[in-house]
Amino acid sequence: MTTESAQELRNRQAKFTAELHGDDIGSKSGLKALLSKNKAAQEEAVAKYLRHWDGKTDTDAEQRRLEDYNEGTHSYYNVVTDFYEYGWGSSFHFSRFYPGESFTASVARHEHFLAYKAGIQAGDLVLDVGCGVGGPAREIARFTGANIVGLNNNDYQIAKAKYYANKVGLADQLDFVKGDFMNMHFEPETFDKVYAIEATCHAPKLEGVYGEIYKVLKPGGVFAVYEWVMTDKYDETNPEHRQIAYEIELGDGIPKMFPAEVARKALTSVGFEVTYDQDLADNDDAVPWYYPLTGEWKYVQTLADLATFFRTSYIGRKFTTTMVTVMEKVGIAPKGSRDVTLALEEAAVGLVAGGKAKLFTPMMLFVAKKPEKE
Ligand SMILES: CC(C)=CCC[C@@H](C)[C@H]1CC[C@H]2C3=C(CC[C@]12C)[C@@]1(C)CC[C@H](O)C[C@@H]1CC3
Ligand SMILES: C[S@@+](CC[C@H](N)C(=O)[O-])C[C@H]1O[C@@H](n2cnc3c(N)ncnc32)[C@H](O)[C@@H]1O
Repeated sequence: MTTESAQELRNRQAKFTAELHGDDIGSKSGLKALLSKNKAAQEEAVAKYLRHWDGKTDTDAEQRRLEDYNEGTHSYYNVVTDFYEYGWGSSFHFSRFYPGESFTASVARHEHFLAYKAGIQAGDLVLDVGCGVGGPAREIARFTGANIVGLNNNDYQIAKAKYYANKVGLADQLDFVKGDFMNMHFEPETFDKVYAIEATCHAPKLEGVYGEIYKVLKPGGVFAVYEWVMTDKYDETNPEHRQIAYEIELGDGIPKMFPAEVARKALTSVGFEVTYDQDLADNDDAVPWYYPLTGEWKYVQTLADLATFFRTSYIGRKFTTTMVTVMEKVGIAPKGSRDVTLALEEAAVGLVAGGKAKLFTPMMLFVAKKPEKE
């Protein structure tokens, strides 16, 4: 059997993206984009994503998911990006909420805080690892005046990120490039700062992605990350705990959730000095980070958030699943769309359960420094 080279994989993924999403990427988003997909390609993308998710959590099943991390995540984001944009917006991450604070203000504040902790300055060259459709990069570019390169292995998201950057007049400050964060193509010591928001959890091994980040950072450079990890309360041998982690993995396209300790050790093992280490979810916030997925109206902070909250709540999600099921049955929505909403439902359930029990956090903040040269 011949193995595919990295270049062949890139070409195949790019070709598939063109087939699946067409050439008018950007102008359509959310459910409108979903309805304009190539139906056969969408069916294939969903099958590709779901092929490794058979309920098994034994070592062999995990190994298969870890080995297929690139295609697995690529397929996952091919099929969920429209739902994310429809339900959440263009920053694909969680955030803390202060009483009275709107959803969009909270998302932006979370991004500003990371930029502040990384010490990003005007004129810095910054890498955004796993940049999504560029929501955080646009906000951090405006907030700091830095130049940002977004790295992503999903062609559809890159095309969208470029489209949005042009639309808001930030094309001079932002660039978005295709690449696997486990094998970066940048020259060593290129970037002043690197950040990653809820993306490196897709890595099959954290030393791999952190090692690549270390390599492309300049000596004295800083890496700041919001990492998705299981907390110290998590016990892998407890079936209820493992079920929650499995729901998070399946619904969020993650080959394997790692404990916080594994992330901490991985950072130091590749050479970083960890200067800040804090689980931002481990506090007494009156409004929990997972509130939009709970369906508890008492947490909604502003009237402007009602539409978002409806879409993210249990009832809103059921409404979307029913609507998509009907559209799929009558042939308007591509086959497999319903399966995507069901996988996202598992994500929501697992994330809330993990968040409530404090077994999981999406905001383990590490700030790490690459030592100066001797
Ligand atoms: C996958 C990783 C590492 C991060 C993404 C975090 C969040 C932005 C997503 C996690 C679960 C997602 C769901 C939705 C939006 C984006 C997330 C919150 C929906 C609300 C989108 C609309 C669907 O109908 C229901 C989804 C539930 C899960
Ligand atoms: C949850 S999204 C977060 C996106 C962005 N950081 C944000 O907050 O909006 C995770 C991102 O990581 C990217 N990603 C996952 N695996 C990757 C890999 N191996 N190489 C590059 N990017 C990857 C996905 O395509 C997606 O854009």
